[in-house]
Amino acid sequence: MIDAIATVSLSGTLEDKLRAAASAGFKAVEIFDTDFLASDLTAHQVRALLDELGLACVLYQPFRDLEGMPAPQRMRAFQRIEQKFQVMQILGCDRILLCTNCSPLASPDEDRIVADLRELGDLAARYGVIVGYEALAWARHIFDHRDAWRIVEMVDHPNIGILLDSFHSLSRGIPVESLRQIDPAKIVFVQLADAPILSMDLLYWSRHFRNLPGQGGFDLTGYVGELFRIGYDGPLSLEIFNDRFRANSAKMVAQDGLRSLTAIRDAAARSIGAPTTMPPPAVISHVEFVEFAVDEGDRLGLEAMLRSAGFAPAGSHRSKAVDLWRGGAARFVLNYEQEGFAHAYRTTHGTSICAIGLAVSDQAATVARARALGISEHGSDIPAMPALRGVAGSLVYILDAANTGAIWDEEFDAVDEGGSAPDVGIAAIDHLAAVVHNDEFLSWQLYWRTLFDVRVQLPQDVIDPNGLVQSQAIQNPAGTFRITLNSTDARGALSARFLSHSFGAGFQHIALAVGDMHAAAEALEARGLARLPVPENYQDDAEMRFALSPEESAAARRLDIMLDEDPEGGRYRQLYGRAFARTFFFEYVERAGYDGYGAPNAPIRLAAQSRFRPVAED
Ligand SMILES: O=C(O)c1ccc(O)c(O)c1
Ligand SMILES: [Mg+2]
Repeated sequence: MIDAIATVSLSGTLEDKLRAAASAGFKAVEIFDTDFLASDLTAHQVRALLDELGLACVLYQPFRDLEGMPAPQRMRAFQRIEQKFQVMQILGCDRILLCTNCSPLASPDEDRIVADLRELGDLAARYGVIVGYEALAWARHIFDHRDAWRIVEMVDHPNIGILLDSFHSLSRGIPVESLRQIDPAKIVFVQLADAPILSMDLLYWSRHFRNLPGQGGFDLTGYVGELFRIGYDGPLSLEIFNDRFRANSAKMVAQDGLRSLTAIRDAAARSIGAPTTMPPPAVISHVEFVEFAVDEGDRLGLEAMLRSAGFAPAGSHRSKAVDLWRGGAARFVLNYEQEGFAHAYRTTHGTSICAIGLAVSDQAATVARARALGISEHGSDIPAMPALRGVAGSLVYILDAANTGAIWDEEFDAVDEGGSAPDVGIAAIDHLAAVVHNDEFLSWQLYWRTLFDVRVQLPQDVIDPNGLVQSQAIQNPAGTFRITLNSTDARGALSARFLSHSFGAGFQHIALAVGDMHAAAEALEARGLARLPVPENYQDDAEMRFALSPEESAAARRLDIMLDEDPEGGRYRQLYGRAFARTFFFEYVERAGYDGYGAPNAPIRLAAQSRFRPVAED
């Protein structure tokens, strides 16, 4: 069982790439031809570095445009590949990738292709090399792994096998069951890449948008499951051409790479009922609480905002400067401590959300899976509530869903200050929206998608008046846990302003579920919540679009309620509060058979929020 990563997946020089792979824990790499050609290290020096780092070079790649070429080009290709074999001998590498021919000069004559590959096999045998023939999705004639396999069978040479790459197979929608036709002993190597589902030229899609298994939309579990089913137990290697990865920290991508391979091996084994080595993806019940690190100077302002938002004090910690506030079923923990984690977080980010508490169905298994995925733990003062590192240094506390009440009873003295303000009817925390750095957008997706049993919705492009924001929703199958991850390149967009204002990524917005939006909005009005105003233009349109009665439309206008509807008639009503100290804000949502997040309304909301942007920032 070898996990490998191609140097093309990582940023930096060849040496940077190899060091990053080794430091993440990889034992094997594919060396990309251009990375070697661009390096000023000799083959002997690269070999010495590989040995020093404990890395094996398990594939040299790619070699292009060899088979079916006219005479002069054919001869040059054979001479050139022989020189590669000599380099590979020094590198200690015995496998090379040959891409199916993309040249306009390539002949479609399969007899010639087969003859060339046989001759190549003889040459490779002299150097002890095995050639893996990889069907590129955009190749001239052989662009389907089924055709590459047919050719390899015809070639029937011990030094010529097939090389599979999930991108080329899945981007063309080739059924994974076709892998069953392949003799696993003839699979030289397997490269894995996921990708977002895009309608795009195959070459451009492949060279710029590939990502790690668990970051895109392909069924990698099905693909690797089929390989395991036919008995393939050779290397799984990440070959990720991605514009962001080229600019990112090589160390982060390599670490995420290892995590993604661990998770995909686990998922694939599970999918075919084979034994696994770690607990299954953790089942989340709900968000039990959100913790705010609060600066003492913000106390009065925050408390006033929380009261207007439907919350009231409900508990006082027995030994710490920590308060519990409740709004219906939603719990907020306000941490004023002058030491410890929340204090450190506040020192960097100011008053902000520093942690969330997740209720899961199997706490011990969740922590064990996190460990297996290399997710670091953070010491927790409360043994019943272990903590994992989350987005940008925030924490994710893991609670036992069957026993969450015990924490509140043991740690807090109850306070009953419900008061006489009308109840907003908050039924749950519906979702949390995090803003993350562009560089880390895929990394945080991987974190949530590998540790937990969650699904993703199609990524959304959200229009902020000052730029485009990419948003990815992640939710559990029951819809009782939902987060969105948001990132942008646009410096003036709200999420970018959040990043610079609060010195880093974090949760920016909490959506609270209510059963009846009109009743909730009336209660919030009575409590004096500062709402985000919704333009009349929007309401004029909504009245027609959703066939609102005059009463409904009047209420939506008066109470700043927005609406969305899905094709099945599911309805979403939403209302936004103004931000606290430009850092976080609340949303109230009513879902009636609706599974989305009101994406069509996001530009209206972002435009309204940008009208409150301080003049100094313009
Ligand atoms: O984009 C390419 O040319 C290319 C090269 C080598 C590969 O293994 C591959 O999958 C694509
Ligand atoms: Mg490939």
